[in-house]
Amino acid sequence: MFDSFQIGCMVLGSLVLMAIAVPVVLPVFLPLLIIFVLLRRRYIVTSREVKRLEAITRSPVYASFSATLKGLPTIRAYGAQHRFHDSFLSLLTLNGSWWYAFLSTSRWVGFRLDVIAAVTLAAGVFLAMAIRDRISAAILALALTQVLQLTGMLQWWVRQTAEVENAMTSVERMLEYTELSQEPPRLKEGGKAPPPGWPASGAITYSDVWASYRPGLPPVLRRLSFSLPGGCSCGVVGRTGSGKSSLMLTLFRLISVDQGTIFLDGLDTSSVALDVLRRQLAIIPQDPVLFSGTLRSNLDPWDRHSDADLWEVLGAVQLKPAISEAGGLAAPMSEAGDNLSVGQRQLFCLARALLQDAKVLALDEATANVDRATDALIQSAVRDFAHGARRIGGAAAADADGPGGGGRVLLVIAHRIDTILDTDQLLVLSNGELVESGPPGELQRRAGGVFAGMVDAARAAAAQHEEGAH
Ligand SMILES: Nc1ncnc2c1ncn2[C@@H]1O[C@H](COP(=O)(O)OP(=O)(O)OP(=O)(O)O)[C@@H](O)[C@H]1O
Repeated sequence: MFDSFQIGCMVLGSLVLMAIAVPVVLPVFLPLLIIFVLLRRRYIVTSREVKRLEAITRSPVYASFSATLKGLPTIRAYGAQHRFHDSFLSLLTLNGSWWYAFLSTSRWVGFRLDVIAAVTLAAGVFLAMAIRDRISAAILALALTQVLQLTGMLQWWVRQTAEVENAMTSVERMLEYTELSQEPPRLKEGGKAPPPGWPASGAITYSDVWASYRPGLPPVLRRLSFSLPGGCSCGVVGRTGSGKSSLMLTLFRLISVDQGTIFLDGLDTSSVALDVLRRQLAIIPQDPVLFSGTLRSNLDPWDRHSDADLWEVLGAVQLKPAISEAGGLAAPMSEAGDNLSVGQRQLFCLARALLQDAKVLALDEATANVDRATDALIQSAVRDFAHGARRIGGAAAADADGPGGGGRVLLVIAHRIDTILDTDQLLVLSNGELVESGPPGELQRRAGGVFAGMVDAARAAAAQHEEGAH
C-alpha cells in the first residue's frame, strides 16, 4: 500500500517536472495517459483471475503432498508409488502452467509500459530540441533524468497497485466474516448464568422439539418429546439418516431448535450461556479429534487432574497398557493422533470425556472401530460412570442413586444393537420422529415393533455372517 503510494508520487513528480520544463509535451501526455489507464485496467482484471486460478491449483499440490506423506506406508504396501508420483506431477504441472500464465501477463504489461515510458521520453526530448532557445537547460536536464527512470517505475507502480487490489480481497473476506451470524453469547459475553448447583442431575426432557440445520431447510427432527431421568442410560437407534446425530447436536445447541424446548435438570437449555451448558455435556463423536502435543495435554488440556486420575481413566477404557508402551503420559502425540490406531484414538477421546465429569455423556457410534469384546467392556465402563458408581479420583458419586435420582445421563448411538440392549431406555427414531420408546426388553417383545424388527434383522445378519465364516 505504502509502496504503491510512494511510487505513484514519484511517477507523478517526474511527469509534472517534464510538463514544467517542456509545456508543449502536455498534448502528448494525454493519449499516453489514456493508453496507460486502459492497459492497467486490463492487466489488473486478467492478473487477478490468473492469480486466483494459480492459488486454486496450488492447494491440491499441498493436499496431495501431505496426504502422500501421511499415507506412505499404505502407498508402499499397495505398490501405488507411480500412481501417486504421476498424479502429483500432473497437479504440479497444472499449477506451474498458471504460474507461467501469471508471469506472462506481467511481461505483457511490462513491455507495453516500457514503450509508454520510451515514447514519453522521446516526445520530451524531440519537443525540447524544437524549443531549445526558450527553455532552461538545467531544468530540462533535471526533467529528462527523472523521466529516464519512468521505465522501471511505471511497471513497478502498476504491479504494486494490482497487489493492493488483490490484497483488498482478503480484507473483503474478513469483513464478510464479521457479518456472519454468531453463536449465542457465552457467560463473559453477557450470557445468562444458571442457578447455583445446576444441574444437580443430568435429567433431560425434550418437549415437542422441531429442529433443522438451517432456516429454510426441512426439519430433521419432528415433534420429539421424551424424558430421561438422571442416572439413566439411553440408547438411540434408527436407520441411517433417521436423525440420531442431529438429536445429540440439538442438546449441544449446535443446530437450532425451531420449535419446542429442551430441558436439562428442569432448566431450558436455550436460556443458559452456551459455554456453561456445553461444560455439562461431553461427546465422543464418530471422528475422534486429537491435537499434537503430549498424551497428557490431550487427555487433560487444562491440567486439572493428577497423574493418578489420568491413569485411572485410562484403565477404565482399557488403554493403560498401550499408553505405558507408547512412553507414558509425557509421550508425544503426533498430529491428529497418528501414533494411535483409530480405535485407540476413540478410546482416548472417551477417556478425555470421562475426565470432564460432565452430567451428560453422549457417544455417537464412538466404539465403531474397536472389536466386539472391547466395545462391550467400554460400554459397561461408561455405564458405571453414568450411574455414578465410579468417579475419577476413586470416590463414589454422592448422587449415585440410579435411574430416577441424580447421576449422569448416558446417551448412546450404537452401530451394534446388542451393545445397547442393557440400557435403561431406548429411543427409536425414524425420519426424525420418535416412533418407539421404552426399556429395550419391552420393545424387543413388542410384536411387529420397529425395534423388534431391527433386532431380528441384526441377529439374522450375524447368523449369516457366522455361517459364512464356517
Ligand atoms: N450438515 C447438514 N446439513 C443439512 N442436513 C444434514 C446435515 N447433516 C445431516 N443432515 C440431514 O439430517 C438428517 C439426519 O441426519 P443424521 O446425521 O442426524 O442421521 P443419523 O441417524 O445420525 O445417521 P447416521 O447413522 O448415518 O449417522 C439426514 O436427512 C441428513 O441428510
